[in-house]
Amino acid sequence: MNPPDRIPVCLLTGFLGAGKTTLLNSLLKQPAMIGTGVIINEYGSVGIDHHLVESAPEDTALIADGCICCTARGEIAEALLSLSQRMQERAQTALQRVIIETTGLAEPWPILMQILRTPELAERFTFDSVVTLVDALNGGDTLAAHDIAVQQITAADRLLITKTDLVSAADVDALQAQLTAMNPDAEVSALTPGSAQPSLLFTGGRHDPSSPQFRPGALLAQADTLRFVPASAHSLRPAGSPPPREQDIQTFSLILDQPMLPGRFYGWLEFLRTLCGPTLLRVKGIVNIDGRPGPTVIHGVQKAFHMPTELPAWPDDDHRTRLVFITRGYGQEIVTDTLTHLRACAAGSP
Ligand SMILES: Nc1nc2c(ncn2[C@@H]2O[C@H](COP(=O)(O)OP(=O)(O)OP(=O)(O)O)[C@@H](O)[C@H]2O)c(=O)[nH]1
Repeated sequence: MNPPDRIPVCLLTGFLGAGKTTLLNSLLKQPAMIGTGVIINEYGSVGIDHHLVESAPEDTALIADGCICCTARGEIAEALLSLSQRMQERAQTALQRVIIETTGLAEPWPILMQILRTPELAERFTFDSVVTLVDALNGGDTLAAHDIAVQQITAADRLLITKTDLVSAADVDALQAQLTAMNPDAEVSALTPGSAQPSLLFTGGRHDPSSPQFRPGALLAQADTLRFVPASAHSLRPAGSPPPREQDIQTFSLILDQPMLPGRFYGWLEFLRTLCGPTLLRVKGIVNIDGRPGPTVIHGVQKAFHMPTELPAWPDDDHRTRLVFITRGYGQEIVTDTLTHLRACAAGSP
């Protein structure tokens, strides 16, 4: 393919629960996004994200069970090429752009390097931008505790602050200033829910040496060094606090066969949140609430549980409750122990 014909790829990243899928869904509804292929990576062995992204299934590729940067390297190439093939076969909509939604724990660099340095990919695709979402409610705590979140910020071309409706304007300004200090090359914007435009994700070829928009000296020039910058270089962590240990992060999934009584289920979630505190990094899933026609989608992000939403219908014949947990340090034991109680409640026992 000639350079102008190559398909631009955007890497959409951001720490756990920052709002990547929400932003993606709002953008994919817009006519300007027709012809967009989506690659989703899920952290956890029970796939949920592909049920929550609202693009047509044939335009979506799922890389399940792992972190895109450490376990799925070979699969990105496969997913990109297969998306391109599938959309070529449907003559009416050619593949025009690709968005890769990473897991919240992905380090962007290995993914970028794969796209830039794999000849089969470089021939057909051009890497366009890294867009990192930062959750205004949890952003400060996350940056202080998680090296990966810092790497996602330093690798970004564009930083978008989400959940601005949940904090004060002063908090948004302070986060914006912090992000600008961490990555002066990136554009930083605060999003109001539902206001995002497709142009936010694609910059127009700043990383393509053949493009007039190419910015040498920015991301490409730092490609071999940036990922080794330790988070501590940004002095975000309070003095004397222990270094973060990303390896403490565990993920596990629960599948529950029986419908849940709403009061008991939400009571259990609240109980978990109180017991685990910030070690409960992420909970998400689809829940079979007794008496409801479709699944209820629940999202917990560190200290917050967002308002559950109900899907009009189950995506397939599997109506079981499926929950993915991501915890840090501990948490699994509490979930497992309290689950025994939940199961007894769901079965009608006292
Ligand atoms: N109030 C509010 N809630 C938001 C906003 N953006 C996302 N959320 C909520 O935050 C929760 C997590 O959003 P997701 O889009 O699933 O986040 P994600 O980054 O895709 O999550 P992971 O893939 O698990 O890392 C959901 O309940 C969303 O409805 C926002 O701007 N305002």
